[in-house]
Amino acid sequence: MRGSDQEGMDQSLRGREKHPDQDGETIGAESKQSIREMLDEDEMVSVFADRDLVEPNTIIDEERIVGRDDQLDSVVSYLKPTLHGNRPPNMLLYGPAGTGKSLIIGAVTQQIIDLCHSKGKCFGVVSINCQPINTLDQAVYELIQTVATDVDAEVGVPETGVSTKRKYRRLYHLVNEHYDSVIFILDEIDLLSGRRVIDEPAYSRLLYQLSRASTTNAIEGRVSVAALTNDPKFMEDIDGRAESSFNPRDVYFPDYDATQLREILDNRRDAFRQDALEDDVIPLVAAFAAQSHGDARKAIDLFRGAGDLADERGDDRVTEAHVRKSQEEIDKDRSLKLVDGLTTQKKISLYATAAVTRYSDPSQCSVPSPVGFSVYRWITDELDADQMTRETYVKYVKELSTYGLVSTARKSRGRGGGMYMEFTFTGDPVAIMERIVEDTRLETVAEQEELLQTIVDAQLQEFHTK
Ligand SMILES: Nc1ncnc2c1ncn2[C@@H]1O[C@H](COP(=O)(O)OP(=O)(O)OP(=O)(O)O)[C@@H](O)[C@H]1O
Repeated sequence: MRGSDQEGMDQSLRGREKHPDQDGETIGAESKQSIREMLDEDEMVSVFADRDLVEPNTIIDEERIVGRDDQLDSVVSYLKPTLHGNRPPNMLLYGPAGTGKSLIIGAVTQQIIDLCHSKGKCFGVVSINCQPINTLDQAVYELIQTVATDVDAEVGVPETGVSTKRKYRRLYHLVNEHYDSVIFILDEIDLLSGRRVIDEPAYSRLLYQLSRASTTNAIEGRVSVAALTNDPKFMEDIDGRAESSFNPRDVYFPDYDATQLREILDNRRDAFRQDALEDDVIPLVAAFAAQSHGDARKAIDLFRGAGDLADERGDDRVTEAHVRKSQEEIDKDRSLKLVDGLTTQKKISLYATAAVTRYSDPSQCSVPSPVGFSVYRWITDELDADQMTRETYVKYVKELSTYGLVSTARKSRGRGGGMYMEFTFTGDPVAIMERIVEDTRLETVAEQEELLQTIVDAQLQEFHTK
């Protein structure tokens, strides 16, 4: 896109003007640029001074944290006992995506690591993201790997072929050898549901085992568990035993409003060169992000995206136009790009859910999970593909909510009717279906549009008359 508009073109041309080389010899405008010159030129035109500051995974300094005083106070007070040799309580950090859960727990535990270190004690922070993990066994193995990497030890057990019990033993052994106290941080805990419907969910069993590890002396030092989730009703699905041993202190992370998002961005304006940001850029980015659920990650992504666009076009300053264009591209591309990277099973689950939205009455665009699952089953039959359980189907679609493709809500069917999930598309379900069809066997299903419509109608009717 470089040089695509007049200003960009002027900028590119400026970089190609006559200039002396290292020996003072003049290189003509028509001579070919060296790689070094091209690289230098790029550096010259960037609007960024420190682009890392607007990368989502950069660990920021404490002074850049905005609007999370209450949560910081709570997490500090809960974890403080660690410094005095006492066991801190377990915690449940919950709230929508991008509201600072990982940031706050990460910032506090980092300080505790440092303070413990200065007293000659070792505080272990063992943090995993449960989203890509399917089973309890894999989760325990992931915890072992995380500890082993942190303390530079051998993993010491094979990934498969040994019991989960043996893995727990290895985990406890490593923790006992290397840490005086430890916190397990389990991000996106609700996505660790396990494979089989009949079992207690994997997250429930993991929380039970880890939170009990110090009372049973499996771990000698002090242990606490922090579970992070977007699901406010997460504790409702936990087995009674796990609930009483986990028994967490809750810390709630609400959405940010536009003013808070503005402050978050303002605190990172030094990611850009001085004067590279036009005045209306930060308020506009904050306003866009506030519209999409007050997610700070989205605000930071858009901020960076606008800067990248200015760079691509060779513009000196980031303007409102860059923000708008960038937001447009994010909206259009994000969901579709994500779809490409999904496994076939996830694509089928998503396709089935999107089909329900597409073929149902526009005034009732949310998809009850039993209906989505019935359509999923019909599609897998048509394709002669493997069929997952309803829990796995729900897990897959819930996972897509963490990418913002769908939003989820837990619903009740009234007295004695049980609970189900309801999915609502945030983007265009038709575009998603078309993208999936581009590269999978689902083409044969897509060709049977009328039949699919009939299946959706029948399933919705059955669901609503039950
Ligand atoms: N209060 C804040 N001040 C400054 N930056 C913030 C704040 N909250 C979040 N961020 C930034 O937003 C991004 C997302 O934050 P974080 O990962 O902590 O969210 P989360 O609540 O854990 O999200 P998820 O539920 O999706 O895992 C990070 O880059 C983080 O630095």
